[in-house]
Amino acid sequence: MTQPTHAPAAGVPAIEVLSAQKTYPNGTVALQPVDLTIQEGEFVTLLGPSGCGKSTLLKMVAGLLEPSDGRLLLWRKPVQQLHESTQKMSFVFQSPTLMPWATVQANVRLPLDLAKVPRAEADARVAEALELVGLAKFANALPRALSGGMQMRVSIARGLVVQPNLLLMDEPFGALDEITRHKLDADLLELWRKKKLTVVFVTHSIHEAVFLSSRVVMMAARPGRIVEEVRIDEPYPRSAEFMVSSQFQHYAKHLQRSLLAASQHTDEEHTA
Ligand SMILES: Nc1ncnc2c1ncn2[C@@H]1O[C@H](COP(=O)(O)OP(=O)(O)OP(=O)(O)O)[C@@H](O)[C@H]1O
Repeated sequence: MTQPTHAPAAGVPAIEVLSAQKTYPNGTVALQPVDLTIQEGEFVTLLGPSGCGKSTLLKMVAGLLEPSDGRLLLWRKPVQQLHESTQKMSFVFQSPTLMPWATVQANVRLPLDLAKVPRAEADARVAEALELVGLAKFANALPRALSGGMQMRVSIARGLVVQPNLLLMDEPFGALDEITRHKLDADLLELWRKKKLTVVFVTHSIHEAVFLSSRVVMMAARPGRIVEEVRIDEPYPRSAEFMVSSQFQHYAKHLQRSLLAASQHTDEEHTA
């Protein structure tokens, strides 16, 4: 039996957001200066009302967007220098964005093909990634033959195939039904533990945030900012039982109030 464990204690910072701020070229201040440190092995969720800058923050961590001011470090180095280190990052988007004409296997192999990884090694890594997401039997299927949940698993396998230490996920299960979403949440937690990943996960769902996270970062909008950080100090593995426990309700209630306050702030400022 797996021993219940708490999230890894503070150690090496995987991510340091240092007074990072973002103003888009049209003048929208998407993020006020934000400070956030995420330790290696944490599962951190960004939660907050629409437009509070969750995706903007995640994309800056990924190096997909430049901050207008401030700095972002991954393992103590600027994001742009990540390719020089042994650490690797993957980004999983909300939509699976698969190539419809290519098999599941070919879709998952894409990052390795782009990195010119030799075919035999690439195929072995694709097989491992498909095994991890429970799709080994569908290697030769085309995306259209798969359900929405399975397509999302392919997208996650494509993220895992580069053997990342850091997984950035922008509302990956937002478009799925509740049951599929919960199944994928549970599988993701398993992967996080097994592969000792650091995960930053964006969601609108309080329940998903409480179930998954070792820490929830609550944000508010206009301008986007961090308003609260809540540690979910509950042991892993977390089962479906956890979701009906009084501790779960306690965290969910707290975050519900906090989200309401963050949204009211946003609305008042928006209508002012
Ligand atoms: N390319 C862009 N140009 C101008 N403004 C943008 C751009 N991308 C996002 N914004 C604005 O920046 C703010 C933050 O957007 P962002 O997508 O980061 O928020 P979010 O919290 O992820 O929202 P949602 O939950 O709706 O996905 C919003 O006001 C949004 O309209």
